[in-house]
Amino acid sequence: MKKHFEPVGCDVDLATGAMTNATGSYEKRFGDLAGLYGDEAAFQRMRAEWGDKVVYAVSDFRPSDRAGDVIFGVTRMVPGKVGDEFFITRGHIHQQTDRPEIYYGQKGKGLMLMESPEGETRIVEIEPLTCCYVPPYWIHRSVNTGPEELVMLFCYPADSGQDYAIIERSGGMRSRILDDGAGGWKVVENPNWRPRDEAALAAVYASSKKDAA
Ligand SMILES: O=P(O)(O)OC[C@H]1O[C@](O)(CO)[C@@H](O)[C@@H]1O
Ligand SMILES: [Fe+2]
Repeated sequence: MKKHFEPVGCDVDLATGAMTNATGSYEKRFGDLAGLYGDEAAFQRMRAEWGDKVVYAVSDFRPSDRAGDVIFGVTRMVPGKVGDEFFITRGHIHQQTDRPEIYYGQKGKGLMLMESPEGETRIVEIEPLTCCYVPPYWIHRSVNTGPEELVMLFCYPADSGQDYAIIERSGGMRSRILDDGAGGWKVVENPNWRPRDEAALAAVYASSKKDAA
């Protein structure tokens, strides 16, 4: 008889962002996120107090890395800002660039910042019960724009992988999300952003399956 994977139910603890039956987890601390924010001086000033504190934590369930399977999990982001810029995740495009993702807001307030390979920006605001679709090929980064923790479920094809270097090569994402001083957020252009050239775009759209990073 064919051996099947066992079905599983995972309970999310909204207070901690933990998920039962997770197969893995990791935390990103403030000190791990050097170079991500626009205001480097503010980042250095915060380092003494924030260096070891967790900015975001991820628990996930990975049954396999087979095409057709899925990985899902929970991201918990604490609230905060570096200068005027709200706390962010590193952000990535999927290693298999045509793989999509969905996020489902569970607690707090934030947004998904997305950038196409050609440099267009799109934003989807996320609050509890918002389901956000990140289509194939879009670079994506989560931003906590609220005063409390942002907790979101995510799900993506199991063979997607993550490529973080695409953002570094362009000097960051094109848009940054700043406090607008009136309880909301605003988008500002990152002056260090460099467009991807034709060769870089061709690499993003190359149809062959790329090796995992
Ligand atoms: O991988 P990053 O960009 O640090 O952000 C973490 C988030 O993205 C994911 O890698 C999913 O694509 C999750 O682990 C989590 O939602
Ligand atoms: Fe992703």
